[in-house]
Amino acid sequence: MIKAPGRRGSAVCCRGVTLDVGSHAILSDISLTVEAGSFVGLFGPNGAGKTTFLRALLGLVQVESGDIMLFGDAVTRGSRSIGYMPQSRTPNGATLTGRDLLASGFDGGKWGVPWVSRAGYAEIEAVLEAVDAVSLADRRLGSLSGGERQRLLIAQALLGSPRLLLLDEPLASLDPARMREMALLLRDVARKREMTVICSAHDINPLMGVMDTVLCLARGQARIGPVDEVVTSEVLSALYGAPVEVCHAPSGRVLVSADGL
Ligand SMILES: Nc1ncnc2c1ncn2[C@@H]1O[C@H](COP(=O)(O)OP(=O)(O)OP(=O)(O)O)[C@@H](O)[C@H]1O
Repeated sequence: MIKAPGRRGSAVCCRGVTLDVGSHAILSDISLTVEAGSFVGLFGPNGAGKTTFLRALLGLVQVESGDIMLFGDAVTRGSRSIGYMPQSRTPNGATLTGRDLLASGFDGGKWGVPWVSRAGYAEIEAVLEAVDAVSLADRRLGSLSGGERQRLLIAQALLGSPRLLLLDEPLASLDPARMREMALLLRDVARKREMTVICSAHDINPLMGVMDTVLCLARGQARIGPVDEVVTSEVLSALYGAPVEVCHAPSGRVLVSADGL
């Protein structure tokens, strides 16, 4: 069930949205609402348009038709109310420390050099603490593991205290235990900061019990709803246009299996 577009209490409201990349539509006439304060898992096959959708929320991809509202306002580029962790995230300068990386998010002033006020330094400490990365912050990025670096990049996305946090595959390249650890960390940070989160992923399991809503994109269409409504054999088969089997283990884990996808 695609929720009827609403305007109140929504973090994201898409109405009849079509997104084109190149000459073809990636998403066609989608309408959905993400309630403020929810934690949304964003899924779909490779190339379904997850990154494109997130970039449209940032105003980086033009909407071909329809409209997108964020907290009741039209999308604008560079909105301070959105934090973003992109998918391609090899930070430039492996010799930079995490603290340098975070400081680089502040205005350059007239010399183009990051200038960080006392309040800015306090904010850097607060986001480092939020993701439990204070002890990593003075190490060079090149010396950190993928998971440690990801924590610092999430800290960077938290600068400015966004109301909406967009995370493009923050669990990628983590081992299963670290994936779960990261998912729980994101849930705690989101709750404490009262943020709405949209987090793309390929594996549903690390986000079970963390996300309250699933948004699945496939074949140009979108389906949004609670986990147990969307992650079913029937719904996913219809969305993917091929048989998809969803099995629930007693542990709560979900096995999604599909032939030829
Ligand atoms: N700049 C671009 N020029 C041309 N095609 C693009 C461009 N950006 C994305 N695409 C195409 O748009 C489609 C959607 O890409 P997108 O990255 O949004 O998918 P995705 O669901 O995030 O995929 P993945 O799970 O592999 O990261 C893909 O077919 C991709 O090749």
